[in-house]
Amino acid sequence: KRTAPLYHYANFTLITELVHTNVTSVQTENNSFSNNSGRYVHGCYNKGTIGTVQLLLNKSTLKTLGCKKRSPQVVIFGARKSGTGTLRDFLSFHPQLAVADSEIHYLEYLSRTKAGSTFYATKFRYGGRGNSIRIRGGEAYRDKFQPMKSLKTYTSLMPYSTPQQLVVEKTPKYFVCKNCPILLHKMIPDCKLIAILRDPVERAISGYAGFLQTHRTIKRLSPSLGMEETFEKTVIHDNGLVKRESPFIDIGIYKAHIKRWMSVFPKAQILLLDGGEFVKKPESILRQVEKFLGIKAFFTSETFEYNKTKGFYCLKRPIKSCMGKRKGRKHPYVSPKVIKKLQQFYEPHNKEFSKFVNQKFSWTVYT
Ligand SMILES: Nc1ncnc2c1ncn2[C@@H]1O[C@H](COP(=O)(O)OS(=O)(=O)O)[C@@H](OP(=O)(O)O)[C@H]1O
Repeated sequence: KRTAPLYHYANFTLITELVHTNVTSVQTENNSFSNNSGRYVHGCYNKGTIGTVQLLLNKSTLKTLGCKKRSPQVVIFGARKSGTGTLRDFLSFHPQLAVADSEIHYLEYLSRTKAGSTFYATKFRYGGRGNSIRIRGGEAYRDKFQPMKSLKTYTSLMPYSTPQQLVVEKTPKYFVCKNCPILLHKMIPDCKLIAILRDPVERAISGYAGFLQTHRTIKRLSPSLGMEETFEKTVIHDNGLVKRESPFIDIGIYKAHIKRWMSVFPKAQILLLDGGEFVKKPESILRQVEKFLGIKAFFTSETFEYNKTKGFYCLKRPIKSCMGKRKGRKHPYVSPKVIKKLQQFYEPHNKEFSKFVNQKFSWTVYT
């Protein structure tokens, strides 16, 4: 028995060979098959624990299931460090969803090309809003963004899906990307959008912890992020003021970013989830997603079990699986004084945001 290499959508690793395995499958009502090897068939893939997925190995099954690449119908666009990875990975077990298993970043890439940027400039300049927006390239390139061509590339980065499935991708960097909403709207105007948002103070600390681990040594800390050897120095000026301009702080001023998405997409197409609630009760958040997407109820409290060692809920069904080491990292020590200062900084922003979207979050309720 030969197995195909793991398939990473965003790395463009192509499976050139479809080989046959002797999976003995039983079709279930959800168009999934199960076998007793701990893997099972989900849409066009043979799925195992979180993060391990292989394209179905039998060509005729792929054909019968109507597997092909389709453009995304759902984009999880942020916010970084709020539970986006866990949300994506849990959702990837829903039979009616085909979820890209790594971040795609295509819109963000597109927004940095002249053609993408210029479309944005064109739209806003000629739409009467734009003198405040200066984008390199300008009018000379205004016709170069070709939505159909870009959509084709975007689609090519998606996982295979069956006609019964919705295609989902998550790239949290889209949240802060200025051009992404308009570029996505031009390509897929009816796309549904999901953002999960966490207490911005915790989010900032988590972001710092993540970068600290990625860059390993203080010497290699990312200068473009203004990273210093402590979290405190990274987000607070010597004069005691919070560094509003620090990316760690800026992401958490949610209204500023959501406003941009809401100025392009109708509110009914955007679902905002509470990251604080997601940690405590994943099934209630996943049910909100199911309702929003109009798909069957699949997640129940039976789907998850609390893992004391991880300090998080893990998947119990259809397969036992926890998020990897990159989620739930140890945070650096941050003094209560600094936390208080950041909470005071965010309080008016959180209130304003909650009012703007007409929604309460666990972290926007103040006593
Ligand atoms: N069930 C479960 N298991 C593990 N981790 C969970 C879970 N639910 C939410 N979270 C929280 O997800 C946080 C990481 O957020 P993201 O996945 O958005 O990070 S990233 O932007 O993709 O790097 C991660 O943040 P840190 O704890 O700061 O690492 C977790 O708090």
